[in-house]
Amino acid sequence: MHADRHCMSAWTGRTDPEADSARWHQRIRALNEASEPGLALLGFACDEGVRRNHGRVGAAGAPQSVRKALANLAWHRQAPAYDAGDVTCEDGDLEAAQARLGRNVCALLDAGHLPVVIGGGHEVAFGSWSGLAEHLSGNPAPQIGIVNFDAHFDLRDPAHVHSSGTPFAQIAEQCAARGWPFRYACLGVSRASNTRALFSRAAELNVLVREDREIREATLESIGAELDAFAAGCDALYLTIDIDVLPACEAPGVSAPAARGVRLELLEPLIERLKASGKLRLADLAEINPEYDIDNRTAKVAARLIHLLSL
Ligand SMILES: N=CN[C@@H](CCC(=O)O)C(=O)O
Ligand SMILES: [Mn+2]
Ligand SMILES: [Mn+2]
Repeated sequence: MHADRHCMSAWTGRTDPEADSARWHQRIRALNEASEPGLALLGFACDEGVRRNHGRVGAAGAPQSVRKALANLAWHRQAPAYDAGDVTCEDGDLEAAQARLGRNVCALLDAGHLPVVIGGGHEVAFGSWSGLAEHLSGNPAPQIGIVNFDAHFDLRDPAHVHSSGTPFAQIAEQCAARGWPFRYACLGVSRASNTRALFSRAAELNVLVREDREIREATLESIGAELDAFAAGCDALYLTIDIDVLPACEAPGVSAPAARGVRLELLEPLIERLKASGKLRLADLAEINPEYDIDNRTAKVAARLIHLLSL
């Protein structure tokens, strides 16, 4: 696993002459085996799940566009941050790419890093989770909590095809096969964009669901408390942010833009609350599609979320 010249070429930007003015491009380093624990960015340059799900492709370009947006943000960290390069999907072999991603995420976790994976379509989630599962597989039944901010459940029946619409159903199957609990919270769901079958599957799987319209200034505290309770029942948290949870005006560069969405100003405090649990072991961002972005708005919002996770 290494960041090649292509990945590292994204890390350029403004350099201020005064002291204490560092930005990400001046601090981030290519990961190597001796790197002390830190935040490790890993790209999943993959469109195959979105293609299989009949969405508009382009998410494979997201890791590089998010690196470029993050490069110029101000550096406020004490601990290091690394670029671990990209996992790519060759010849449409999504399953092999997800397996490679899983192995790399597991290696980062074993080395003590906080992996932050930049997708790719939401098929990134199956690879990310597989890495955390592998890392924790010494425990008899690890309680992994998945918190997904998304307009969609991504619980489509994986018997038909594995895609960006199936990762959490695939994870549920894996958990069942291993005798592990499946703990899944999906926040920001649009009733208009998810079928009755998907709501039924979510109910069967005991998913903690909060719809987009339920997440408001006035409910933020109670939803935050629900997330605290969810986190308390878990050993480790995996946070996955599908950027299409945001309104299309805040995140136009996605495969399936949200007519309503949940604004960044409501999302951020919930993410901060999850971080405060101390149980966050892994995060990823999915569905950013630079081909449909406007003035890098979506890449910037993704970069800001990584920045938030880094504080
Ligand atoms: N990653 C998931 N995407 C959505 C796509 C919905 C759409 O294209 O409208 C899903 O499968 O539900
Ligand atoms: Mn999704
Ligand atoms: Mn979505």
